[in-house]
Amino acid sequence: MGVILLVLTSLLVIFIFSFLKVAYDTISCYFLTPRRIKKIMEKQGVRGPKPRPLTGNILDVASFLSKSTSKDMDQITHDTVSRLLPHYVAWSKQYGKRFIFWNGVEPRLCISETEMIKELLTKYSTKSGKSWLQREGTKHFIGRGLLMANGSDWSHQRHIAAPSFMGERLKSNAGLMVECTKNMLQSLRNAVESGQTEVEIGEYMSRVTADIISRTQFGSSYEKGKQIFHLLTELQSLCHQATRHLCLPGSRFFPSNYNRQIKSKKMEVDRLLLEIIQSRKDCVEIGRSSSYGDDLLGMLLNEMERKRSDGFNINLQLVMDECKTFFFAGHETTSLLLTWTVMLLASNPCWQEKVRAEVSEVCNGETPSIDHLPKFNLVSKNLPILSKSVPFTLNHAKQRAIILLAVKSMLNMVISESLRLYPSGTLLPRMAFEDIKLGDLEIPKGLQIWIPVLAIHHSEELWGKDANEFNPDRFASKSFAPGRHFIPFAAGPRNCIGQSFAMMEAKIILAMLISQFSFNISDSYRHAPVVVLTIKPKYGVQVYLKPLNS
Ligand code: HEM
Repeated sequence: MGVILLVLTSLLVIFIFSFLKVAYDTISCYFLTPRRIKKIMEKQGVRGPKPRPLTGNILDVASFLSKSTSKDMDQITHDTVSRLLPHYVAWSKQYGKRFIFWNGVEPRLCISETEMIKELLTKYSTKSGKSWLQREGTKHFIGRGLLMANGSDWSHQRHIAAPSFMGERLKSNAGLMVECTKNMLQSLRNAVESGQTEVEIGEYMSRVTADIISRTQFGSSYEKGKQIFHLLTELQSLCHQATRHLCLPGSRFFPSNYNRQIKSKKMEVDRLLLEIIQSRKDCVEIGRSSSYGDDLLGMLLNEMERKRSDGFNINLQLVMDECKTFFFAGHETTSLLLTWTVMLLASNPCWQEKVRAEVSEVCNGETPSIDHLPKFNLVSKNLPILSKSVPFTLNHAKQRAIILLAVKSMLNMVISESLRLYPSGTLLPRMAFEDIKLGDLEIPKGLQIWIPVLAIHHSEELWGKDANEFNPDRFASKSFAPGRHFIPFAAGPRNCIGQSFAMMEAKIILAMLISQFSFNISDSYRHAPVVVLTIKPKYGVQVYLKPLNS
C-alpha cells in the first residue's frame, strides 16, 4: 500500500512539474519573449502596426492581400509589389525602411537596407535560420529536409547533397535535360499538329522540370513521380492554409479537417517515396547494380548505411524528407522561372527575336545541344566566342573585361531579368538564434527577420526609374550587386544549392524552345500574379505557338 502511494505521489509530482513546464513554455513563447523583443526594438526606434492578441497582424495582411489581388492587373505590367506585398508598401510608407509586424505571436522585422541584408546572409548565416513556425508549418510537407534544417544538421545535410549539384556531376545531367526537353517539344508539336494553336505553357514547363529532377536525381521518371508531385502540390497548399492557425496555442493537435487531410496526404507521399527507395535498394540486393548510384538518392542511401563518428546519422524519414524537399524545390521554382520568362518573351517579340538570333548564332543554325551550352555563358553580340579552343592572345586585363562582358549573353540577361521581376519567393525569412548586431541594430535572439526580395528587386532607388519594366539590357550595362540587390537565389552559405542546376536547365529548355517555336501572348492570357508560397500566374500563361520550320 505504501509503495503504491509512493508511486502515485511521484506520478502526481511529475505530472504537476510537466504541466507547469508546458504552461511556462507556452506563456514564455506566446507572451513573454514577444513582449521582450518588442520593447528592445521600440527602444531602437523600430515600430510597426499594432498587433491583435494571438493573431498579431495576420488578419491585416490577409485583408490587404485579398483587396490587392481581388482583380486581375489591367495590362501586362510588372509593378507587382503593391499587388503581392501591399502590407509592405503600406507599412514601409508609414514606419520607414525598418518596421516590425506580427505573424501571430512571432515578431517579424522587415529590413530593406541592402548592406544589412548582405551582412545577415553572409556573416550571420550560422547564427540565423528557419523559425519554429516555418518548420512546424512545413513539417508534413517537406519535413526536416535541407530547406528547413538548422545548425549542425543543416551543415551535415548540405555537405551530403552539395556534390550532386557541382562540377562534373552537374554537367553529367545535361544529356538528360536535353532528352527531357526533346520530349516536351514533341508534345508541343503534337498539340499544334492536332490543331491546337494556343497552349498553357506553364503545364509543359511544370512537366519537363518535374521529369528532369526525377530522372537526374532520383532515377525515376515523371510518369512514376507524377503522383508525388501532385500530392506535394496539394500538401503545399494545405500547409500554407494551416500555417495561419498555428498562432493559436495547441492548434496543431486539434483534429481539424486540415490536419486530417495533411496527415493522410503525407502518408500517401511517404508510401510512394518508399517504393522508389525500395526499388533502388532491391537493385543492389539482387545484384542488378553494384551501388546505390551517385545521384542524390544514391548519395542519401549510401549515407544512411554509414555510421558516422560525429553522431549525425541519416534515417529513413530524413531520406524521405530530403526527397520531398528536392522534388519540390528542384521543380516548381525552375518551372515558374521558365513560365514567367516565356510570358515576358511572348509579350516582348523584339527580345524574343534577339535571343533566337543569338541561339542560332551560337548553334550555327543547328538544334541546341549539350555542346553549345558553355557558349551561352561566353558569348555576347559582337564579341568573339570564348571557348577553350580559342587561345587567349590578349593581356590579362582585357581578357577579364571581355569575359565579364561576355558572361552577359542575351539568354542570361533575359533569365536574370525574369528572376528580378518574378523571383520565385517574394520574401526570404530568417530567425536570429542568438543576439546579433546588424548594422546599427541590436537584434535579440528569437526575432524573425524578413527580407522583402520582390520589393528590393523592384526598387527605383536601386534599379532606376525603369525598375518595373522588362529591360534585360540592365544586366549588360549596369553593375548590379548579386547578394545585395539581386537575390533570387538568396546569398551567402545558405544560398540555393540548386542554382547552377536551375540555370543550366533553364538555358537548355529556353534555347531549344526558342529555336523551334515562335510564340505570342494569347488574347486569353489574364495577367494576375498571385503568391502561394511562390509567385504564380493565377490562370497560367496562354501563348499562341508557331513551329518555325513549317
Ligand atoms: C529558378 C530556380 C530556383 C530559384 C529561384 C531558387 C531559389 C531559392 C532560394 C531563394 C533559396 C533560399 C530559401 C531560404 O533560405 O528560405 C533556395 C534554397 C534551396 N533551393 Fe533553390 N531555387 C531554384 C532552383 C532550385 C533547384 C533546381 C533545386 C534542386 C535541384 C533547389 C534546391 C534548393 C534547396 C535544397 C534549398 C535549401 C538550401 C539550404 O537551405 O541550404 N533550388 N532556393
